[in-house]
Amino acid sequence: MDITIKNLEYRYQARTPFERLALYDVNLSVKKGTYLSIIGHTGSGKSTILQHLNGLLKPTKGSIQIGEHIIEAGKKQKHLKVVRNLVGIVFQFPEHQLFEETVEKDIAFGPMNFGVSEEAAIIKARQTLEIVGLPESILQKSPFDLSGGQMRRVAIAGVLAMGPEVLVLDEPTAGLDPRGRKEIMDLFYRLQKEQNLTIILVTHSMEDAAKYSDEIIVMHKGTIEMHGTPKEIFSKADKLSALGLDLPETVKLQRQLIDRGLSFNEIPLTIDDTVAQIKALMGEVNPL
Ligand SMILES: Nc1ncnc2c1ncn2[C@@H]1O[C@H](COP(=O)(O)OP(=O)(O)OP(=O)(O)O)[C@@H](O)[C@H]1O
Repeated sequence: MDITIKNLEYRYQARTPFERLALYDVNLSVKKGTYLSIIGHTGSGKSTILQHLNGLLKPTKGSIQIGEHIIEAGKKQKHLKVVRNLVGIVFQFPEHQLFEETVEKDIAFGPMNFGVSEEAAIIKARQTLEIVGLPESILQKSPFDLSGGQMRRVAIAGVLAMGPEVLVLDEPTAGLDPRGRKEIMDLFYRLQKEQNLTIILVTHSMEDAAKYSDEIIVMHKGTIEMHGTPKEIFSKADKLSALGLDLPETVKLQRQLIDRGLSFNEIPLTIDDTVAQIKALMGEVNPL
């Protein structure tokens, strides 16, 4: 299921004195199974795009096509329910949306709301709990008795239980410690690879964008300013800097290797390998 955005424009509070143009001239195609990250300065329109992807916001101009379903400005939206089923959104701090008395009921709520039987929804709850790496023993616990990281996973399981084909993630690791962040990011990466899910991630972490994405778009003042692979995007340090963005630490280190004469294809991909190689080349100097 591909996604195509054509000439998308969005104005908050359109036709009021408070009207604000948040997106204009946004054109984007995302092939099924792609991991796309959206980066950009605060206020550049990242969250506004995300909210169009499952129909929370409707375009004031242009269209969004999810598979065969088109959401178009000025037209009655017939497909919203189907689209919301296909596109799961994990908001910042998704655990704030937990509300049921047990973990099992919370995860099963979404599928049941979409007409799945209680029995099938509970089976789904158990399966997704395992996918997010939590033990069955917590199913009958209150979500509010869990740790912050566990609550986050339960909330993510609730989105996965709907069986989405596209996962839209708005800073899904905000507020977690580095280990918790890596675990959650690795989980999404695994889901993309194993289930061929399309992932669309909004992040302020250049490191995550560089590490996980197949493609990156850079938003600036409401439109797409750059679109390419991580290598293409992060090789344009000057342009990124003009857009108020820094390079990921890994890339800064990799550039040191290139300055030492390595070709682009020879540089390692992970920060650990990069640091090791820099140390090997430069003796004991630790660039961190
Ligand atoms: N509810 C709203 N009403 C009016 N203007 C809004 C509203 N939400 C966002 N905006 C404006 O729309 C523009 C895009 O905001 P958006 O939240 O999409 O940016 P963002 O790139 O996600 O920012 P951040 O990184 O801070 O989350 C900004 O100028 C913002 O002030």
